[in-house]
Amino acid sequence: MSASRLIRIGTRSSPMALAQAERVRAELTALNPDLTAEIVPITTSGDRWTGPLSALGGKGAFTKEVDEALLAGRADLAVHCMKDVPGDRPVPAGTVFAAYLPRDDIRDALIHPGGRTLDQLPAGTRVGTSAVRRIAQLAQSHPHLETVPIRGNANTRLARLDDGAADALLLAVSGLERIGQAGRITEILSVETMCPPIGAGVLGLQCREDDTDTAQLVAGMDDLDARRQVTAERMLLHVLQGHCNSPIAGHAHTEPDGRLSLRAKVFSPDGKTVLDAHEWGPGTDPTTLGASVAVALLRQGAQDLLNAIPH
Ligand SMILES: NCc1[nH]cc(CCC(=O)O)c1CC(=O)O
Repeated sequence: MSASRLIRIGTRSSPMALAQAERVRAELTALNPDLTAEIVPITTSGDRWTGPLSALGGKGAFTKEVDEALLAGRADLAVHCMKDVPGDRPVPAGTVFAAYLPRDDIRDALIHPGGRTLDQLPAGTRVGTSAVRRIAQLAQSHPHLETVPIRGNANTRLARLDDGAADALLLAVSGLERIGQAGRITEILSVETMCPPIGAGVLGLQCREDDTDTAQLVAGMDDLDARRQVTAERMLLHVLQGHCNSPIAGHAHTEPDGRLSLRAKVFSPDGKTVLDAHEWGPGTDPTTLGASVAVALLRQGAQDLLNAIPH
């Protein structure tokens, strides 16, 4: 690669996405001092739309325009929250995830201005979230709490909490840390209480398949554990044909002996039915593990639950 190479990093234009892109830009230029990297902010339909994501065709709403900029040559590298990359369709033809950064915290956090924990919230407390995964689990574990739909980026949601649109919020720890708002966290919820979404906490670096220069440039940032975990989780999502409105949760982690653990759940929207599967497999074969856990959930009746949810 020529020493004066410019890398254009495409990203959503939310504060969290821009902070993520800046982290990649800083790491890339630290690893390659002669490299110039600039950020190309792209507003997506998911950022503009304030209604339910399902009306936009799901999570592709947060990635479509960034993918288009990559393929059109207006950007060389796209930074995505893997949690936001649709699991019911392949990555856009002609692109590849060349690196996954080391996984950040996968847990969800409660933000309550009065400092109460989830168990201390009185009946009728309005918890702001639009995520079916969070709504279903809250309905199961804390049926006395209400949920109110709140969309928008993390900063917008915090502002709406401050304006009284809800009494409390559920947001990802990793997202709050990235925007410098971890100080707002009242309680970090265990994965037992609130199982995370597929791909939580992982940033994926996507480039054009034929752009070997850029792929080689970011290869050194790839974290093998994160790659294996995301691969297992996304294989599960693919087999289940999960989409943004699917009440699916799950997380893989790497055991000290190198084996991969994958636990995943599928919920009825009211949280009254919870399917749960947990298996281990060799870290070198994450796709088989992902498929096996998905089949275990299908054998418990996951397809009926998922078919009941509109895309
Ligand atoms: N579209 C929302 C979104 N996408 C990724 C994250 C969290 C960061 C991550 O999981 O990488 C968030 C915010 C949230 O769920 O609170």
